[in-house]
Amino acid sequence: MTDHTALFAAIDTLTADGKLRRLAGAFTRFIATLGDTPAPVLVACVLLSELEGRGHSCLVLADLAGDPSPQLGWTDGEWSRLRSAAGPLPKQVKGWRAALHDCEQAWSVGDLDFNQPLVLDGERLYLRRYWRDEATVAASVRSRATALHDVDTAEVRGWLDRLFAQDKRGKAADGDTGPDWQKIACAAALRGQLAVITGGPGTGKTYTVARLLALLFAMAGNQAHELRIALAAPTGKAAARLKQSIDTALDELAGRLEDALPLKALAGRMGGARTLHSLLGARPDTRAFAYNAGNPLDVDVLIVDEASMVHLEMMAALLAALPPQARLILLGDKDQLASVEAGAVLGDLCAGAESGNYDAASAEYVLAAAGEAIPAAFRERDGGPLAQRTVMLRRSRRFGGPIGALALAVNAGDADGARAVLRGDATGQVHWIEGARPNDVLALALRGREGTAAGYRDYLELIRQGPTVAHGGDHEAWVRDVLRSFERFRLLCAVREGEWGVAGLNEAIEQKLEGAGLLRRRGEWYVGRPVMVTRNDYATGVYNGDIGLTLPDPARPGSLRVWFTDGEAVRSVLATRLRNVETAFAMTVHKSQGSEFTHTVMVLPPQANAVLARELVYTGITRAREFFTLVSPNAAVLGEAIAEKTQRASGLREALGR
Ligand SMILES: Nc1ncnc2c1ncn2[C@@H]1O[C@H](COP(=O)(O)OP(=O)(O)OP(=O)(O)O)[C@@H](O)[C@H]1O
Repeated sequence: MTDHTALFAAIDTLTADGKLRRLAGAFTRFIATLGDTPAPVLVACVLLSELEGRGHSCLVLADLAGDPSPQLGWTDGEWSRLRSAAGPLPKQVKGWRAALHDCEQAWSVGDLDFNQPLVLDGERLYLRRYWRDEATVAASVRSRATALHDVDTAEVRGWLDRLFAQDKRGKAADGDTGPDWQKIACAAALRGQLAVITGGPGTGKTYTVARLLALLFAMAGNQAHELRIALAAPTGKAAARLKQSIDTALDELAGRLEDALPLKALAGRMGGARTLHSLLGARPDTRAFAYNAGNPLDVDVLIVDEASMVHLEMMAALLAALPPQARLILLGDKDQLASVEAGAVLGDLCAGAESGNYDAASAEYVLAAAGEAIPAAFRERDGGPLAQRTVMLRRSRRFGGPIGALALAVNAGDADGARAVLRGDATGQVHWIEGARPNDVLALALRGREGTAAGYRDYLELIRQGPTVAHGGDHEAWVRDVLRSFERFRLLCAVREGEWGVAGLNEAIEQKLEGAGLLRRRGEWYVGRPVMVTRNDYATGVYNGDIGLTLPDPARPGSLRVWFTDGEAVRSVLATRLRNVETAFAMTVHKSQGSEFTHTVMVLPPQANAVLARELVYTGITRAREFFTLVSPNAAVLGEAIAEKTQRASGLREALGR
C-alpha cells in the first residue's frame, strides 16, 4: 500500500484551518481504505467532496489541471501545501483522466460498472449519487422537451386573445413594442410536456401560469373537470404565495370568462399548493420518497414555483416521480441564488434563455397560436428542443423604479451603474449606508429609515397592545395583523458569523429592542421572538425556512406558542415543541428566497468572501417590495461582490445539448 501519511497530514491541517470540511477528509480516507489508491486520485477526491459541499455537482478535470485555488477560495500557498504533500501530480487533463480511469474506485462511463463510488464521465469526476441524479434529470428533460402535443393553433389563438385581451391596451400605452412573451410562454407550454418560464421579480410568471391553466382547462373541453393539477414550491412560504397569486389571477379571469369557461368551479377543484417534500411524500430518516418511478404522482399538470431553489437531488426525485405523460411547468428566476445544496438546475436549463434560440418551427407555431412574431434576434441560433420549451419574461410590472434599475445593474455586472443608482436616488426607495457602523444597523432595526416602514418597532407595539376592538375579539385576526406587520421589514445578511453576520446581529438587535423596552427576554423563548425553522419537522408540521412569531397562548396563560402563516390562515405550535429553530431578526439572503418584504435591508460584511457574489446581491435586492437599504461597513465590497459571478460545476448543460 502506498504511504499517504504526508497527504493526510496536509488534509488535516487544511481542515483545521477551515479550508476543507471534515467530510472531505473522511470521504478521502474511506476511498483509500478500498484499495491501493494513487495520490492524485485522493487529491481529486478531497477536492470533489469539498466542492460538492459548496454546491458543485462535479469536479471539472481542467480546473484540477490548472489552478483550483480560486474556485476553492484558497491561497496559492494552501494549494501548494496539498500538492507537495501528494507528490507529483498530472499537469494535464489527459494525465488526470488516465489516473482516474486506471483506479479501481472510479467507474469510467461506458466501461463495465462495478458500482464504484466515483464516476468519471468524460472530463468530469462525480460522486456516484450526483452523477446518477444529473443523468436522471438530463434524460427526463430531454425526453419531455422533445415530446410534442398536437395543438389546434386557431383555437389556442382564440383563447389567448381573450385571456390576454386587457394587456394589449396596457402594452400600447407604455410604449412596449416587443412581442408579448407571456402569451408566447402560454403557447409554447401548451405544445410541450415541459415548460420553463423564467423572469425577474414581477415579470408576471404567476400571472402567465394562471392564464396557462385557464388555457389548459379550455383546451381540455368537457374533460376539463378531470384534469389533475398540482401546485408546489420548495418552501411552505413560497407554496402559500404561489397559491395566493394564482387564486387572485384566476378570480379576475373567472369574472371575465364567465360565459365561456366555468373557471371558478374548475379552479376550486385544484386544492392547495404544497412543498415539494410533502408532494413527494418525504419520510423521516430516509432520503427516499413515497412517490417515485415505481409509484408515480397522480397528476396531469405539475406547476413548480421558485424552481431556482430546487437542488439537483430534489429535481431528480421529482422528475422520476412524475408520470411521463404529465406536464411539468417550472417557474423561477434564473439569476437568483441557486439552491444551498448541490446543483444549479434552473440556471442550467435556462443557459440559453436570454437569447431565445428559437427554431423556425417554433416561430411559425407561435405566430399561428399566439399571433406573436418572435424577433429575428431571438432566432439567430437553433438552441435545440429545450430552448423551444423555455421562455424568458422580460418586462417587470412591479420593478420599474430605482429598485428595478439597481437589480438590473447588479445582474449585468455593472458595479458603477449600481453605485450610481444607490447614491443618486432622490425618491428614497433605495438608500446606501456606506462605511456603516454596527449601530447604523441597530437603528434601522428599531426604527427603519425615514419615509419607510418602521423597523421592528411596529410589530412589537402591536403585540404590546394586544387584540383591540378593531379585531372584534378575534384572536387570530390580531395574530394575522402582527405577522403581516413583521413581514414589512427584514434584515438580510450575506454571512452567518461575526458582527455583520446573522448570529452577531440577532444578539445585538435583541439587546437593542430590549433596551428600548419593546421586548423582555426571559430565557430562550420570549413574547415577540421571531424564529426560523432550520429543519423539517414532520411531527409539528413545520419545515426548513418557515418563519414564525412567538406570542402568548390565549388558551394557557403563561405559555407561549409560535404562529406561522399558512396561506390565508395561521397556525401555531407550542414553543417548547420546536426543536430546530433560530432567532430571525436577521436572516441570510439564502433563507430569504421566496419571500418579499416592504423594506428590505441587506447587510454586507467588511471583507469579500467566497459566498459573496452577484447572485446573492441580486437576490437580496429583489426581496424588497418598496424600499431597499444597503448597509456596508466597507463600500468596496459591493463592487467585488458584483464582479463575482458564481459558476457551479455541472455536466447538465452539456448533457442537455447532446
Ligand atoms: N400582462 C400583464 N398585464 C397586467 N398586469 C400584469 C401583467 N403581468 C403581470 N401583471 C401584474 O404584475 C404583478 C406581478 O406579476 P406576478 O406576481 O405574476 O409576477 P411574478 O413574476 O410571479 O413575480 P414574483 O414571483 O417575483 O412575485 C401582478 O400584480 C400582476 O397582476
